[in-house]
This record gives sequence, structure tokens and C-alpha cells, in this order.
Amino acid sequence: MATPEPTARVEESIAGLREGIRGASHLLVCLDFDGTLAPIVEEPGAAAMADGNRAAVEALAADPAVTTAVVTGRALTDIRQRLSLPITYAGNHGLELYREGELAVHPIARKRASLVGRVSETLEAALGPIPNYRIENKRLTGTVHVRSVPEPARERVYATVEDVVDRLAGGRLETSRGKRIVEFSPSVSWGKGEAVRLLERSAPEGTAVVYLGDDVTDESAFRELEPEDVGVYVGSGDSAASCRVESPAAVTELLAWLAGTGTSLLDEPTSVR
Ligand SMILES: O=P(O)(O)OC[C@H]1O[C@H](O[C@H]2O[C@H](CO)[C@@H](O)[C@H](O)[C@H]2O)[C@H](O)[C@@H](O)[C@@H]1O
Repeated sequence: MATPEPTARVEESIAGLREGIRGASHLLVCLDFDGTLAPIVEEPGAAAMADGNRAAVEALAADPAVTTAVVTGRALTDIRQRLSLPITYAGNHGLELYREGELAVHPIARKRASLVGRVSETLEAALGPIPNYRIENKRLTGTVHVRSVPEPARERVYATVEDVVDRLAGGRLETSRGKRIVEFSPSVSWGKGEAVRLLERSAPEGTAVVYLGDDVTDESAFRELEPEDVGVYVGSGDSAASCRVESPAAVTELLAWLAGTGTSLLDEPTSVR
């Protein structure tokens, strides 16, 4: 029987991971959530990690030679409840970071939280007649979902969000589009890439970074990686990542390998986390 395409991609990515792990003594494994650990679903509140991914992330989290982080656009409180594992979390695209019991919030993002709230409220009124849109106020950023909005009305949602943000925030917030979403966030030069760089700086010497992600905001993290690190893009679009797999199902195969064979290839693992 012919080998299915996703498995071939997984094999290529495993080869990339082997290369990255060779000579490393520690791994910093950074994982995006929606579209990577959890398949994309219609209702954001229903997103959940596949069982196989949970088992692999638990194994990575228990390995002293690995620092495991989930780097997501979701709010920190949301993602921590969803995973409930003792790992590092970067929420709101890196604007809030929780590790080893300590929380750090980007100071400008903290100041602009009330503005995010005001924009969210104004949007409720402005988008009122459009069916099935959903606003997620994540305190430091906001997301407007159009996945369930009829196709012809989606552009109107995007344009309304961009207009309201322009009018109310006057450059203090900016908008960006993702998978069937438009998000508004403080206009600061800090995102997933900067968060990963920060985590890497406090990792032990000899650390290789592995980053898995599927969306626009993950690209800043892929671009941050060094040649010895490994970026795995989930999907079929353009990406700066060095490897790719086709789907969250393939991520499960890849993570199972990483948590088993992959970590056993580390050279004299350190116990610093
Ligand atoms: O950085 P991520 O972990 O990928 O988070 C990005 C956004 O993910 C969520 O929205 C996406 O997933 C939803 C559930 O599958 C889907 O309905 C939506 O269309 C996707 O864009 C989340 O709700 C957002 O807050 C995150 O920013």
C-alpha cells in the first residue's frame, strides 16, 4: 500500500528534528495550540488537544532535559485551564508569560487592556445585525471570529473591526488577520518570536529549540530560530519554517516520536529546566 502523504511529511520532519537534536543537551519545545495541538473547530470554546498530544506533552513536561512551552494567541487563563499541565505558557501571542509560578505581562499591553475592553463593547453594537460573529475579549487582545458568519458578510466584519479600532484606539491598537479571525492588539513590537527568544535566553547552554505552529503569528517565531533549531509548520501554505506536516493529526505522530526516541537522542541531558 502507498505511504499516505502526511506520514511522508512526518518522516521528513523527523529527519529535521534528528538533525536539530544532534549535539544538543537540552530541548526547548514550543507548541502553538489551535491548529497545532488542537484541531480547528467551529466553536473556539470547544477546541481540545487530541489524547495522543496530551500524552506526548505530559511526557515532555516530565523530562528534565526538556523545557516545554505552549505559545498561543489565547488568553493565559484560558490556555492554562485547557491544558492544566506544569509547563511554561505564553498567552495573548506572547504578551503574558507564565513560568515556574511567575507571571510577566507586557507593561504597555497591561495599560491598554481597558481600551481592548472598550473596543470589544463598541464592536458588539457595531456588528449587531451580522449573524453568528463572536467576540473574544482576551483582556490584552481581542479576537472577532467569522468562521460561522455567512461568507458574503465576512468582509463587512473585517472592515468594521478595522474601522472601530482606527477610530477608538488611534494607533494604540492594531489589527491583524488569522484563520477566520481578525484580532486587535496593542501596537508594540512584541509577539511570539520575542517570547520564544526570551525563553531561549534563559534555557541551559546547548539548548536546541523546536517550534510547531500553523498560523500567521507563528511565523515571527519561525523567523527567530537559529539554523540548529527546528521549525515545523502545520499546513500547506507558505512558511519560514524548515519542516512541515500536513495536519494536527500528523503533529500527534511527530510529538510521539519527539517524546520517545527524540529525547533519548539528547547528548548528556542536563537537569536544569
Ligand atoms: O496561537 P493559537 O494557539 O493558534 O491561537 C490563535 C487563535 O486561535 C483560536 O482561534 C482559532 O481556533 C478556533 C478553534 O478551533 C477557530 O474557531 C478559529 O477560527 C481559529 O482562528 C482562538 O479562539 C483565538 O483566540 C486565538 O488567537
